[in-house]
Amino acid sequence: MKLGRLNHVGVATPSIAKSIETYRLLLGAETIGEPFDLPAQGVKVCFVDAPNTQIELIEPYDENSPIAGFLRKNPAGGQHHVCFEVPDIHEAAAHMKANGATVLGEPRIGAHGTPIVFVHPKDFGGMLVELMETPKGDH
Ligand SMILES: CC[C@@H](C(=O)O)C(=O)SCCNC(=O)CCNC(=O)[C@H](O)C(C)(C)COP(=O)(O)OP(=O)(O)OC[C@H]1O[C@@H](n2cnc3c(N)ncnc32)[C@H](O)[C@@H]1OP(=O)(O)O
Ligand SMILES: [Co+2]
Repeated sequence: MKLGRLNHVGVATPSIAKSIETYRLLLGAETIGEPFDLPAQGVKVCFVDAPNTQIELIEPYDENSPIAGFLRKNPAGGQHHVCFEVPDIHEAAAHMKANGATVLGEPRIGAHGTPIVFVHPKDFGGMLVELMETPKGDH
C-alpha cells in the first residue's frame, strides 16, 4: 500500500448549478467542467479545478443515490468524501481488509475512468475515504 496524491474532495450538493455559481463568485474558480451523469454511481458530477486538486460536486441522480441519505441529514449539502490515489486498487482494497477496515463493495469504474472503491467513515474518524487507481501515465 502506498498513499498517493489527493485526487479530489467530494462535496454533496442539492444543486450542482447553484454550487457552480458559488464556486465562481466566492472562490473565483475559473476552470469548471461540464456536469455529467454517472447513473451507475447514482450521482451527477461536476469537477471544479483548483491548482493542486479538484472539488467533485455530486448531486443525487435519483432517489436511490448513495448520497440521498447524506443530503436528508445535511439538506444544504457538505463535504462528503476525500479521494486518495493508489497505484493498485485491488492491492489497496486487500490491504484495507487485511487491516480490519470495511471496504464498501468491489472496485468499479469512477468518474475519472479508473477503478475506485470506498472505505467506511468509521475507519477514518468519521471521514468517508475513496481510493482511486492512479490513471495510467500519471505514475
Ligand atoms: C462520482 C463518482 C465517484 C467518483 O469517481 O469520485 C464518487 O465519488 S461517487 C460518491 C457517492 N458514492 C458513495 O458515497 C458510495 C459509498 N458510500 C456508501 O456506501 C454509503 O454512503 C455509506 C458511506 C456506507 C453510508 O451509508 P448511508 O446508508 O448513506 O448512511 P447511514 O445513514 O447508514 O450512515 C451510517 C453512518 O455513516 C455516517 N455517514 C454517512 N455518510 C457519511 C459521509 N459521507 N461522511 C461521514 N459519515 C457518513 C452516518 O452519519 C452514520 O453515522 P452514525 O449515525 O454515527 O451511525
Ligand atoms: Co469521488
